[in-house]
Amino acid sequence: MTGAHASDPILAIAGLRKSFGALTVTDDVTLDVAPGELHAIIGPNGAGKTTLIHQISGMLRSDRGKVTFRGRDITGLNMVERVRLGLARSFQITSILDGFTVLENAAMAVQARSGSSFRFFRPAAAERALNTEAMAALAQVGLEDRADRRAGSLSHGEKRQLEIAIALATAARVLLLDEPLAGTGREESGVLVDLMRTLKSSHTIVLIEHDMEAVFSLADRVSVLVYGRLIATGTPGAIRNDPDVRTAYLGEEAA
Ligand SMILES: Nc1ncnc2c1ncn2[C@@H]1O[C@H](COP(=O)(O)OP(=O)(O)OP(=O)(O)O)[C@@H](O)[C@H]1O
Repeated sequence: MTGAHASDPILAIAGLRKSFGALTVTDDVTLDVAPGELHAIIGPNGAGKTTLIHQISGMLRSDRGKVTFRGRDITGLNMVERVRLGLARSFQITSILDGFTVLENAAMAVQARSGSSFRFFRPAAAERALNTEAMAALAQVGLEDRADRRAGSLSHGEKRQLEIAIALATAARVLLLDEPLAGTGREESGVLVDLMRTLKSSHTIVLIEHDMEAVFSLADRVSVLVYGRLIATGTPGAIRNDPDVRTAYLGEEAA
């Protein structure tokens, strides 16, 4: 995407840090995400990527640093408050409620945003308005024909699609996607990569992903996290050729 970097960031994180006991997992992480950008965060196992997403989404409180979303300091807000402002994380696969239908799972996300309650145990499917919005989110990810199926009966790849639908159902402006391709087969990951490519035109996306082929084909910019610190941010081409990145990460992958 050209020109995006010149505009004000939709999401800015500055000096974020998180420690668990003596282990500092993210350390002084600063990065900007431009409106409409797909910004990938890559790094070796245990680098702190998921922790960083938790800090951005509000699931974890940071020890230090600031998160600004659409010009507003949201550092003190919890996850539900951030979702209502339009910052949504794709929930982990385990948070899909297998016993509910695909539609009910999406409808509960609509309900979470609309603010009446965040009670996952109450089936929201009775509400027509919720269902209409939930169906729209399912249609965006190509799951509308699965709406009445139990979520537990979906294939692994379809569950990943449902996670994205759940994030979309919150009417998010920015989607935080944590390893959407993990555990998927070639065909399933192809569907998800196509889906992310489509979502790029309507959403700003922060993507954590180990699949480098997907990252380099989708991302506008890539940031590299190693031992909790960002060592580089740049275009896919610049990152691929960065000697420090190759030593710290990509070289290791190729080895
Ligand atoms: N709640 C916690 N308590 C203690 N340590 C934690 C906690 N959460 C994460 N860690 C540790 O923080 C480090 C970074 O974990 P994190 O999951 O953020 O890394 P990651 O980059 O997402 O890794 P992966 O690519 O393997 O998913 C790991 O050493 C992990 O064991």
